Amino acid sequence: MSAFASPAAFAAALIRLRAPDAAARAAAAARQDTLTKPPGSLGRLEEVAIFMAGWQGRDTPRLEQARVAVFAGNHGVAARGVSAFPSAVTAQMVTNYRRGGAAINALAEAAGLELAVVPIDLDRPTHDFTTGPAMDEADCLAALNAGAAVVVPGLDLLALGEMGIGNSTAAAALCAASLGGTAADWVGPGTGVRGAALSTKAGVIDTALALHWPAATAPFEILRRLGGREIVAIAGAVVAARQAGVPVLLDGFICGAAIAPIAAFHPAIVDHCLAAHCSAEPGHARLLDRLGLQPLLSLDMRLGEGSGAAVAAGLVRASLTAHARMSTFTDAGVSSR
Ligand SMILES: O=C(O)c1ccc[n+]([C@@H]2O[C@H](COP(=O)([O-])O)[C@@H](O)[C@H]2O)c1
Ligand SMILES: Cc1cc2nc[nH]c2cc1C
Repeated sequence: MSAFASPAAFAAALIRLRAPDAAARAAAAARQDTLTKPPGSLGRLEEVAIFMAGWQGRDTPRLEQARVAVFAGNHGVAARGVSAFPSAVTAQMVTNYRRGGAAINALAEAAGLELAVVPIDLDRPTHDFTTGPAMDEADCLAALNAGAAVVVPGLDLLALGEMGIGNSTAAAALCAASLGGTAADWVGPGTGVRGAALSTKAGVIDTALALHWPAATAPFEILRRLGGREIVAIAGAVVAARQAGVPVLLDGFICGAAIAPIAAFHPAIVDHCLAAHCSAEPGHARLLDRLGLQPLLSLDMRLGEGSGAAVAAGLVRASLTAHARMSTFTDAGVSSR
């Protein structure tokens, strides 16, 4: 059965957002203060452990079954010359993921994450959104449900990533339509677009905004008009993870842009999400600020494909290992004041 049977079902899911387990959060916070360190001295590593406890509903959260899902999609707008690479690279990189030769294969292995690669209709690019909606309702729903399908029972953490030539154009358009501003506020080089081509890219985004802005009245409609299948899948995965109480690690600019249409109407959607890193794409810092998310890392990464999320998963693992394994002041015989 599909997680989201209709746009109305998706909208209904957004108005009943689950809360974290307050008792597990409180127990984890209390334990942090008994561990052999000045209270608060592990900084955000302490917050991460408490966050994970709340969403897993466990005083001692774990990372036994952790997955990174990389969604891939192709974009009609790529024909407008908005990327430094041809659309064929999307499918070529999916083959690379399957053979194990991409950055995400290495980084997922290093972080102990299982990799799920989900290409969605790569031979059927979305419609060029400068001339009409990127997707029809059925395509958009199918992509939401492809995203929801990666939320399998028993997941301790879901890291999200994407691959799609042209998708930094879609991401910038989603940010502007959801959070305001023009192309200039959100556009950036993506895979390496500079100079006159970057001006062309901004023009494409502003054209799309002018065409679609009156319809930017609900998350589904914004995603359908300006998104792409891999982007919509990320939105579906984030909502399904919330329903299942699974904490999420968001990768870079495109991943964050996928939830901007939801956050514009339901800001609490970010509550079960950690921003893995702040990417070098210039709009990402602004987006994280608008979403109210503080990135765990800032490494000048701008690869996508879940790479930043995989690196940050290593930090989550460090946080949970310290939380579970450290001695208390009492057990270690260390004076606590
Ligand atoms: O994650 C990011 O912040 C990020 C920033 C710039 C580019 N990317 C990746 O590059 C692709 C999009 O760039 P472009 O130029 O084709 O729009 C897509 O496959 C993304 O995964 C990703
Ligand atoms: C080679 C390449 C790898 C990627 N991974 C995510 N986006 C990408 C874009 C390109 C161009």
